[in-house]
Amino acid sequence: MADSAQAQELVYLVTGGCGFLGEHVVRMLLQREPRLRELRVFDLHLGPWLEELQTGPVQVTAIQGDVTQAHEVTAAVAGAHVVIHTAGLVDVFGRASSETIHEVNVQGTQNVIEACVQTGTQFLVYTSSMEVVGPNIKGHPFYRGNEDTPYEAAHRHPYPRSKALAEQLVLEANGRKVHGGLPLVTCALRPTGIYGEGHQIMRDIYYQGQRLGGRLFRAIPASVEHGRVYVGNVAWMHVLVARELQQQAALLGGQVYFCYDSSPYKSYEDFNMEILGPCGLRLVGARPLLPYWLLMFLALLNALLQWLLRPLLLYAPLLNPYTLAMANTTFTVSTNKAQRHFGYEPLFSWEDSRNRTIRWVRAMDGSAP
Ligand SMILES: NC(=O)C1=CN([C@@H]2O[C@H](COP(=O)(O)OP(=O)(O)OC[C@H]3O[C@@H](n4cnc5c(N)ncnc54)[C@H](O)[C@@H]3O)[C@@H](O)[C@H]2O)C=CC1
Ligand SMILES: CC(C)CCC[C@@H](C)[C@H]1CC[C@H]2[C@@H]3[C@H](O)CC4=CC(=O)CC[C@]4(C)[C@H]3CC[C@]12C
Repeated sequence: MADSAQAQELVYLVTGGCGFLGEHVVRMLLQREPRLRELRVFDLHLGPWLEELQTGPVQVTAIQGDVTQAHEVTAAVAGAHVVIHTAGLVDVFGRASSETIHEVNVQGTQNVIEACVQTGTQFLVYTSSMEVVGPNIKGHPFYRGNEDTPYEAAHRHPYPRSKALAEQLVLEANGRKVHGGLPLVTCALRPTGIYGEGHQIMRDIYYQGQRLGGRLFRAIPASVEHGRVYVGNVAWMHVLVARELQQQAALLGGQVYFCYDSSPYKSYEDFNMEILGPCGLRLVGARPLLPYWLLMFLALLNALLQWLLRPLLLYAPLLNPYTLAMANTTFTVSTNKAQRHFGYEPLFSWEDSRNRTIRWVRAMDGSAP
């Protein structure tokens, strides 16, 4: 909590600060970073909620900008002590082209790194993803692995490819001299599937269940584990690692950390039901109602329709060959690296995380589009 004895001297910049995760990082910094003097929130689309943050002791500066525009990034970074780079194009549904995904996620990250080097900003935290590791194109399971677990990371989809390239850039930049001669200190956090207040996919699935009369139909075997982590804990990990990067540069610099908490290991659908069940939805079927080959056929059909309809409209359903492979391949982490390196403990228990998310879902009841 804010300690009034500590001087407020630091300037932080959060890119993508108006996104799902970014907003939680911004709010967490304001609550839990006592040395903060100014918080810059950089995003392509600024949220109206930023207005209500202007009344506190920390100066909150909203910057509308694009990470693909190097000059905009450099102007935003100049004078910041720490950059938390969460901005990214999260698209596994074929909404954006692979070129655009690459430009935002890879070129955007390169721009952030160069801006740090040019302006003398020494600390950079990058929001990477579990997808940098897997699931890979061969569908190998990653069962409760950690940062050192051997795994063949091979990607074809533009999103994981872009995240992997960007993470590599960030880690390779660790130790580069920034303006003024000091070394750049970088690290990358790899969340698994994030859930919590503001999660768009959870919202979509909830509305879909409401439209289907309060039912969802099981598509994935219950035995396939999918890693999930609460957004508040992911945000807390960002705040903590950014602080400790300044204290323990030699240990943390150039490292990667999976984001974890006490959220249970379950299949993607069973996990969602932990939240959506108490909100009135029911998951029908102890086993998938459709055989896998039929689901894959439907996923391929969706991909074909997307391609055919592209000149007329954007058809981007949740089910496509990539998302099916994601949901149908075990990928879970079990690690304590963040605890060992920078004393991370989840701020929110599973019960708390679940209740907060349930409260958020219940609050949108009746507002289905
Ligand atoms: N949602 C998830 O389950 C996971 C997300 N991540 C990573 O976390 C980060 C945040 O993801 P979410 O909050 O879920 O996504 P989001 O889409 O809610 O937030 C991304 C933010 O970046 C901004 N942005 C996009 N393009 C930009 C550009 N060219 N210039 C400036 N800002 C731009 C968007 O306006 C948005 O506010 C991303 O880097 C993503 O790859 C990693 C693992 C899991
Ligand atoms: C209809 C299908 C049977 C079920 C579809 C579920 C999918 C939409 C989601 C299953 C796994 C999700 C991804 C996973 O949690 C990892 C991710 C990490 C990121 O960095 C970004 C988001 C995501 C790709 C996430 C997206 C939705 C799923 C594919």
